[in-house]
Amino acid sequence: MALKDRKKRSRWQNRHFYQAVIHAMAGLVTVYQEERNFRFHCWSALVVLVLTTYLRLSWQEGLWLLLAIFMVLGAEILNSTIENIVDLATGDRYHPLAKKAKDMAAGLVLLTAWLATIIGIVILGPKLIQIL
Ligand SMILES: Nc1ncnc2c1ncn2[C@@H]1O[C@H](COP(=O)(O)OP(=O)(O)OP(=O)(O)O)[C@@H](O)[C@H]1O
Repeated sequence: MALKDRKKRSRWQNRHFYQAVIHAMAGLVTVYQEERNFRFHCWSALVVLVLTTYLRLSWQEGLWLLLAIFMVLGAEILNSTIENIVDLATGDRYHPLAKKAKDMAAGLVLLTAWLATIIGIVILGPKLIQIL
């Protein structure tokens, strides 16, 4: 038996798979409600998906766009998670390590956003130019 399985679980921890799924869904709802940037990326993703159906992309092109969308949303969730943990640890105090951690997490979002922009331009750019 793995060490993790033998560990006594706290009252509030997941006991069943369906509880883990419900908590994960609650996490998505929370990040959507609390993070303005996450909401912005969700609505941008919707616009891209609508464009995708309108432009009749191949499934490979659609898959690349989907990958880019989920990559940015995932990075945004990780960024928010790190922000919450840092705030939990520092409260209202300024700390140079808190700054480093938050800035680096924000840097991750920036990197994924840049890559998503490149993927978007390469896939959607030529088709939009054709239409215009
Ligand atoms: N406790 C702290 N100590 C030092 N610097 C901090 C601290 N909290 C925040 N900062 C600095 O302020 C910046 C913004 O932090 P904040 O918590 O407001 O993130 P945010 O604006 O909510 O991020 P996002 O726009 O991604 O949601 C951080 O990137 C960091 O440079």
